[in-house]
Amino acid sequence: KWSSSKRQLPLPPGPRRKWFIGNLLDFPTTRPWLAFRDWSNEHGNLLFIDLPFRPIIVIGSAKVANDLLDNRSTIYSGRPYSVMMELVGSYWSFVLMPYNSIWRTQRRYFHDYFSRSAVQDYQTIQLQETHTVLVRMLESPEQAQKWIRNLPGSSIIRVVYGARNATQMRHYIYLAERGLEAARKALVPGAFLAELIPIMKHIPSWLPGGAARRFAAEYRPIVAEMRDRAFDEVKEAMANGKAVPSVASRLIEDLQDEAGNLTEEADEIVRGISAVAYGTAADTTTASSEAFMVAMAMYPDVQRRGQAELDRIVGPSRLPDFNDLDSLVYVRAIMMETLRWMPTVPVGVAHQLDEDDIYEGYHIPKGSVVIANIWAMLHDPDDYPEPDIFRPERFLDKHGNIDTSVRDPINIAFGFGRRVCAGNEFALSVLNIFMASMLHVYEIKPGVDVSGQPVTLTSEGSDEAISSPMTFPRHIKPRSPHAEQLVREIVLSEDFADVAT
Ligand code: HEM
Repeated sequence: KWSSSKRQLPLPPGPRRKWFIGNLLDFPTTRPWLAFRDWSNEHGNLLFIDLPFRPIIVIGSAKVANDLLDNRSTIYSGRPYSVMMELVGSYWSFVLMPYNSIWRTQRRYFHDYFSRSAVQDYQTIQLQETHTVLVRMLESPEQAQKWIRNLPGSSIIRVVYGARNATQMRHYIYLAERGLEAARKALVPGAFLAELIPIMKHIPSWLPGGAARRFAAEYRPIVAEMRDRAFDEVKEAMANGKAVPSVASRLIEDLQDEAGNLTEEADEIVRGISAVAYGTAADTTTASSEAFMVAMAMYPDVQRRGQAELDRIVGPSRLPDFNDLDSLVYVRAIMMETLRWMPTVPVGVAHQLDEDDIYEGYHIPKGSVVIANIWAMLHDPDDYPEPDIFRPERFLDKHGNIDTSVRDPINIAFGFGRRVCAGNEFALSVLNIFMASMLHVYEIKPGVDVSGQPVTLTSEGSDEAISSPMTFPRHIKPRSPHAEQLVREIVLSEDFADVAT
């Protein structure tokens, strides 16, 4: 209930509202992070956007995000109910769940397998999969984007389901991409009117305005198969005594009773948690890996400085491994700058405020949808001067160490508070080893497209909830005969033959 004192306080400022429909017609339908940024420049970093049925708060600065989403996380950790996600049948995913005990239990299980220390167990897989990408790049550099896409996908599939068979792997990757496509398209604020005006979901798919139902009909079977296919195969393999140890198999063992049976409820939980990891890891991490490739091609001096560091620390006779990463400070700064320069989850995942709140004299109503404009925070010129330029040096002090007085983009790019990305350690680990390995052996340039025209690259991302680079470099070649030799030797190593993608 609103106390009378809260009621008297003004709502935060925002674009002018119209009677009844509020800001419905002003609401941006493409790249909302840009319109939100412009509104913030005009009205401030706590914006109120008035929509019928659900008020929206947009946070435009890291400070406000820390004050509210981090420091008041007990009330800012809900998720707004999504009609579209219900229509496609995604509510088994704890990413979407309200802040309640079911979410808490599942998030805790997830954490057991994806905390910083747990993720160290997956380094071997991540390194092998990175090496596979290096080899494929040599064989068919024109398919570089596909190989990069496979890297987080096949790493997470091996970690979660233990699968190594090429046919399975291809199908699982396909399912994860298509399954997540539903969320990418539906979760951009403003993408579907049904999300803003819930009654629209009842419009049959063949009527104008029935886009939501048509969308659901297409994606529902894919989302279901994404959750169940790989998991059922793990269960079957376990029953036959052939399972490769994996997150799914360990979770099953954890939750089954002494007779080896899973209750229906436990089965749902384990299935859901496994699919959350599998479904969220690939696209987000792929988009950042691609952004890195674009940055390296656009900023050759940065690329050379990264390579000089690798020459110094790793040298020409071997590939980098996880033990090198702490010494590769410039490569780390490149990773930080990649996450900042091209944020791949530009407006985060919306939170919901579960109680009335007061901030700097404004009343923020209970039930508000709270959007963190991550893109704007990472392009805030006060924290990051000349934000459109890719410059890893901004994170280094005069001794070449990471300058802790500069705001760390990792604390923004992965979201906030209790809802902060649950896979951030997995993502950072795979990104870091991938970036070091690529730089060590390859030279990346814009190159020419299939018709022989020079490629023009841009830092602009696609207009989706997970935003990928719009362009991709075409010239990816070994940077020396030594480097090429190192890649060729991978094929001869024992591990390689096993790894099928
Ligand atoms: C560069 C890669 C990634 C980026 C930029 C990213 C970013 C994000 C962001 C912004 C959120 C929303 C946080 C919030 O609500 O404030 C999120 C949530 C989440 N991410 Fe990631 N993520 C990445 C990779 C991953 C990976 C690899 C996994 C799984 C292994 C993962 C699993 C999750 C999960 C489970 C949530 C939901 C947490 C919850 O609702 O409690 N993410 N991520």
